[in-house]
Amino acid sequence: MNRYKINEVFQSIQGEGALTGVPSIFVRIQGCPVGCPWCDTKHTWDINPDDERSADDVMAEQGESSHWFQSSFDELMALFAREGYTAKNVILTGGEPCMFDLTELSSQLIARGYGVSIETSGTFEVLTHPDTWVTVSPKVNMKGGYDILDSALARANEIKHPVAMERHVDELKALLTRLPEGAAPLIYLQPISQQARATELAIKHCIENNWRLSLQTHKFIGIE
Ligand SMILES: C[S@@+](CC[C@H](N)C(=O)[O-])C[C@H]1O[C@@H](n2cnc3c(N)ncnc32)[C@H](O)[C@@H]1O
Ligand SMILES: Nc1nc2[nH]cc(C(=O)O)c2c(=O)[nH]1
Ligand code: SF4
Ligand SMILES: [Mg+2]
Repeated sequence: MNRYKINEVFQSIQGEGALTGVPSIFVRIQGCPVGCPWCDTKHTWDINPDDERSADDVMAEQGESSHWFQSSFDELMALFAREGYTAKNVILTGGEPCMFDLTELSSQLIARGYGVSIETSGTFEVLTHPDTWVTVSPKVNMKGGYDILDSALARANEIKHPVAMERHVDELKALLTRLPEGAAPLIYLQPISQQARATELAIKHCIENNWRLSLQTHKFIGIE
């Protein structure tokens, strides 16, 4: 039986990308080795054994913390029930959720009637149920190398590229030339940390390239 290391579980509204507005239960997996300098979840990077807590302790915490708890699927379902969650979509994020094989977890969620989405950096192979909505937010200094990123991009339903500089747009264009024939993911630019200049840049390149704009809408309205 798989157990998952989880940083936080909460119910909110998907704030980003193609599924913006969809009520969702977020399951934030602990651990990410990628190290994006502007990452807004740096507290999920390390899996420190000293930071393990009970699920109840983690659920009682307010704000960001590097504490995590272990959970089986059944324990996670019991937690959803205890919390009274009503959303029918589950977003597996992190940290980097694809450090782990998510086939079993996603399949079990789908069997319970949930829609499942994954937020991933494309630095690990995406192992998940075929009906999962996969958002790849490519990280170009990837540790996995191009083979892994190419397979993640080929699986992506949407590519959501974080941008703050022209260079980031050039990197995306180079990546898109690598997509296999027939792959047609939705393409989004997401301004890094809501900076005004990054947003202007994203708008300009979305219009020029017929890409879509993804804003972190939850941050504008002050929800999780
Ligand atoms: C926190 S990451 C976790 C999932 C996975 N590690 C990834 O990078 O896709 C979730 C999403 O937030 C984006 N993100 C993280 N920090 C951001 C920031 N400061 N500004 C804009 N987007 C950010 C990532 O690019 C990704 O699309
Ligand atoms: N509301 C909301 N939407 C999100 N979409 C992706 C998120 C993430 O951190 O992966 C996120 C998040 O943290 N909150
Ligand atoms: S890959 Fe995702 S979680 Fe990891 S550092 Fe980058 S944005 Fe943060
Ligand atoms: Mg977030």
